[in-house]
Amino acid sequence: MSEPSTALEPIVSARGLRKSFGRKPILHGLDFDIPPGRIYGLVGHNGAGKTTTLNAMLGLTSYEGTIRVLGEDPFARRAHLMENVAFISDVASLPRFLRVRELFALLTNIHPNFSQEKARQFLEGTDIRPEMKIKALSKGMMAQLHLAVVMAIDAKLLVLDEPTLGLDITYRKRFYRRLLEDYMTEERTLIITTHQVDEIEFMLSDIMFIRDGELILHMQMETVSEKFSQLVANEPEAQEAARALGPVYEETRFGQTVFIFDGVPRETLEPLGKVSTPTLSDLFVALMQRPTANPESAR
Ligand SMILES: Nc1ncnc2c1ncn2[C@@H]1O[C@H](COP(=O)(O)OP(=O)(O)OP(=O)(O)O)[C@@H](O)[C@H]1O
Repeated sequence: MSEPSTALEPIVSARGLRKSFGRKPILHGLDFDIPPGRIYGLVGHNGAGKTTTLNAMLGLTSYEGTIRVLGEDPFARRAHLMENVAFISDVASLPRFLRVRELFALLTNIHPNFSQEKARQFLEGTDIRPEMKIKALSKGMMAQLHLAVVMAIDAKLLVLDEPTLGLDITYRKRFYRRLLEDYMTEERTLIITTHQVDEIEFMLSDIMFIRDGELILHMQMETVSEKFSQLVANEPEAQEAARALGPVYEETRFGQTVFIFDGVPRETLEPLGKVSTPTLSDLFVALMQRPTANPESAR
């Protein structure tokens, strides 16, 4: 077996990462390491703190605690770090007054790792042409152009905050496939946030769930499928037996009762009904509803 990736120098490392806006605490002391060559999904409700976490990594916001990206402090060394980091954040925008080819020329001049050739390749199959003015593009085309530009940067870390917002389903699927096939290598690390987690589940190597500024799950996808199980049980006796095993979640859907378990062996569950690995969106819903502090008194 190859060496576990956690033994490699992390691409991003956070210790006690905190952030408040005014008096409102947003991040409550996050600790994590992201090794190279991984594809991370960062998932959480609106306002959970995903963008704030990414902005801290990108040196776009101040913070307390420690964060290192490629071994450097992103806030202090932002300009230098950006040679090896590419990102799309929800606030980023393209210069609207330029034509597409002028944007490429500009980026060639300012970014040492930008390839015009690659950007053009990523635009194949879209309706975007080099002569078009950026301000004349539709919202979706603008997003396509943005993605093409970002993927044309030879970066060690690519951060995508809701990259496919406003894009149609055909393009979204094609984008994720190309990202996986044409962009990812063992030296590159990808961090994606999206609310459409089922669309990216197939490509993720690791998952982070963030709730109210706290990391409630940080796990390799392989471990997720070993640790968590979903059981669909129809008979009342089987449902009672399932409840006795301490599910982390229970829900009745279309007359069927669905349970999610953490760390209960599948052999124990199989006699009770149909067992599978929960999808990330089901697991997310289950874990988001679990009480954080003092579960005993919550009952
Ligand atoms: N510049 C700011 N000033 C004040 N509060 C802010 C600022 N930016 C973010 N916040 C607050 O911080 C919290 C976390 O916001 P953040 O954008 O990180 O959430 P998110 O998980 O990315 O949400 P979404 O899925 O909606 O994009 C929210 O309560 C938000 O209102």
